[in-house]
Amino acid sequence: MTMTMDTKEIILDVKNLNTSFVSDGKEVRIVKDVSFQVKRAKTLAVVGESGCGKSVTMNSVMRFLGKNSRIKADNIQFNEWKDGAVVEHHLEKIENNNDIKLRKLRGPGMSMVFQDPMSSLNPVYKVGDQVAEGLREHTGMSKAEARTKVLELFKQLGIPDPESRIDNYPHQFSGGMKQRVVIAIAMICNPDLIICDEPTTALDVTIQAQIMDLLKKLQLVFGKSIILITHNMGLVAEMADEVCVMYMGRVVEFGSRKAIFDETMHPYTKALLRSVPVLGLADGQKLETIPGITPNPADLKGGCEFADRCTHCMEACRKQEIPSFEVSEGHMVRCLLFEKKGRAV
Ligand SMILES: Nc1ncnc2c1ncn2[C@@H]1O[C@H](COP(=O)(O)OP(=O)(O)OP(=O)(O)O)[C@@H](O)[C@H]1O
Repeated sequence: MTMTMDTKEIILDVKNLNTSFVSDGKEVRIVKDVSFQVKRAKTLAVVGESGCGKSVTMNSVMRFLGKNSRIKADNIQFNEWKDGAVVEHHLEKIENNNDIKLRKLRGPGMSMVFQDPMSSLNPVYKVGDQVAEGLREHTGMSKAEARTKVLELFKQLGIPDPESRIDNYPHQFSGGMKQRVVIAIAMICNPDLIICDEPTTALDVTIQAQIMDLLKKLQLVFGKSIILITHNMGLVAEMADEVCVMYMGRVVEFGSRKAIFDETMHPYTKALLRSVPVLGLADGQKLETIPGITPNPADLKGGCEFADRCTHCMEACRKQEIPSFEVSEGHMVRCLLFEKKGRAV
């Protein structure tokens, strides 16, 4: 991506992120030259079929990956807004997942809401204590002060009867309420950037809508930036300012919500939009499946990863790594069909 960066406007700038995993002595590339930017107080949705590397990308930024991972990037820049000025953090330079600088940022700078509330909560601790833990670690606050903060947040998040619920254990909460606790854990240190990895898949539709409304409200009131990883294109249409479409570890298209929905370019994005119900289009929208199967990352031969499933595939698509072309300002597409329409970036 060639956009010049305004550190006030851009909260996270990722350039050429590559992540691979080593197993049985073999290194498999999972995330390939991924670049994207997240604007302050805006929502970036990251979409793509299961296994395309959405979670690995975000876990690479947060450094939540295990010892068998190799992370390299030209830039992973987090621009913290502190006392009226921007402080730049270059996370690509950090070598250790437990680096003190990183630990200081996780929580107050950026935090993650995980897919499954069950696995993020510890069954043997009271929910209030689990939420307070991060706050106490980062601020050294007393137990009583932290409890007051947790109560405030529970109220904001619409957890009923917080004074008694704060001392409950996770199993005493419903799925939707558990998810709110997980959001509380992510929010308690007041992060500027919240990464939500499918925060609502385990929930029924009404609760999903409530949780999403809640996130949107936090964004409007407190200027939070959000990265939303999701399969739900309806949610993307409703929530996203910008959309990053991934296929087999690559960003194949990136643009504003309007660009992605109304000026769709990449054959994969087109197929993806035809394969899922989109709110507003749902009536009378004919759903199609994307032909073929997602290849195994270890079996890829080079060239465009989507070639075998693409109806527009040309000989050249299999012969080279496909560059990304900027077809209009901020709208990037990684496809040779647009070689003449855009500028390689
Ligand atoms: N620790 C790991 N070791 C080896 N391979 C991994 C590891 N974690 C993830 N992968 C592989 O990386 C690929 C991308 O996984 P990832 O979870 O990022 O996909 P995703 O797009 O988030 O999928 P979903 O939408 O299902 O969550 C998959 O092929 C997965 O098997």
